[in-house]
Amino acid sequence: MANPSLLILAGDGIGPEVMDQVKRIVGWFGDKRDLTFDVSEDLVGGAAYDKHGVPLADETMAKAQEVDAVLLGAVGGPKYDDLDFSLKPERGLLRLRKEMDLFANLRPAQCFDALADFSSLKKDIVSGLDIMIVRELTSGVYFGEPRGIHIEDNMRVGVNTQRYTEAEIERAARAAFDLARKRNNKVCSMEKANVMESGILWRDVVNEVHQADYADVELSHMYADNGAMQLVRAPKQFDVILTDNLFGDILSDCAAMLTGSLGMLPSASLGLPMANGRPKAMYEPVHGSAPDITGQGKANPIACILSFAMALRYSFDEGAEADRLEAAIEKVLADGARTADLMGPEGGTSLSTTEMGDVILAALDDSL
Ligand SMILES: NC(=O)C1=CN([C@@H]2O[C@H](COP(=O)(O)OP(=O)(O)OC[C@H]3O[C@@H](n4cnc5c(N)ncnc54)[C@H](O)[C@@H]3O)[C@@H](O)[C@H]2O)C=CC1
Ligand SMILES: CC(C)CC(=O)C(=O)O
Ligand SMILES: [Mg+2]
Repeated sequence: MANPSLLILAGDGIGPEVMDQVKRIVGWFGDKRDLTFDVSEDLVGGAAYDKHGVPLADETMAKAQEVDAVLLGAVGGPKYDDLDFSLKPERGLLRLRKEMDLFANLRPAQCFDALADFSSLKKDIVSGLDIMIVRELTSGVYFGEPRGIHIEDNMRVGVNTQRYTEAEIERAARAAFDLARKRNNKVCSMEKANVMESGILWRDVVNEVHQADYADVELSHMYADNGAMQLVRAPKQFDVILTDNLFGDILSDCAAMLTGSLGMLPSASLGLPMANGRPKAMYEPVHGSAPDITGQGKANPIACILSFAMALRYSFDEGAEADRLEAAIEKVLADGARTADLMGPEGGTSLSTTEMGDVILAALDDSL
């Protein structure tokens, strides 16, 4: 049988720095676990713009549609701030999500024991935290029409449209309920039904799907602003949080700080099953290209490495190998390995991006 295929799109800023460590880990699974991937690489974001004049070339898009999974680093940076909107690096990423129809974005926020002291919240509020945000990823205000900046009465007006169809809400809701059944069986759906019609529809459809097919799952609803507050006040009340594209983007960055750093949060973006039964899939850290630390060897590669662990679990049915990789990360953190973002105010010696890769590979060796 052919090896499973991966397309690596490292992108911009710290994207290539953290992805270098993922490549070493992908290689380790080939060498030591007989789990060999056919890996190809291409450009996305500013890197693609620099070479092709667009943030994602059509040939790259076509490759992404063909592989078993895409691993993406990050896109964007100040160099591209003044580009026309359609050429901005972020448009390349949005095109991948839209054209691969990756509607379910899974963003787990887990607090590793070793980092509980490091969170900006009190230890007892975050220790043992394990929540999953399911963010709708292909619709909502990031994609809705009309959009743009135009002139009205001699004044510039910026327009974006929040738009959801029933079908879009339903499939995201099903993804959340299915995941909840494998976890603690609770879903909290977040919108703003108090002020947005799309929020009223969201709540209605989630209730309908629940009553029809998932009555065994505990369902609650929360306005997203209260949800943000509750995430910081008492995050362990949640199991699965289901929410739209914009609220999910914001709430997941917020959840990142519960785990200690944005450099810790992975994600999986999943679509419909392909002919081989695997879902269309892209795996990427939640963080961006971090221009403030690019080129300094300071980036934490763990979010990107944990995203590959999600690929092992969700695309390749290698749950035990995903567990092995996550356990290796847990072990190095317990042993005190820290990149700069994980250093407390008391300071200490931090590891570089590559050194963090080294200790994770050593822990993987120890796991054999
Ligand atoms: N998925 C993606 O590719 C995303 C891209 N972006 C883009 O990234 C660029 C920078 O955006 P920002 O708002 O600054 O968000 P960011 O996530 O790049 O950085 C926010 C802060 O977190 C820190 N940080 C992020 N990842 C880290 C890591 N792995 N290790 C250590 N520290 C880390 C950064 O140094 C910075 O202080 C923008 O062009 C933005 O559009 C932003 C979010 C997601
Ligand atoms: C297109 C991305 C830059 C938006 C974002 O912040 C994210 O998806 O996390
Ligand atoms: Mg974001």
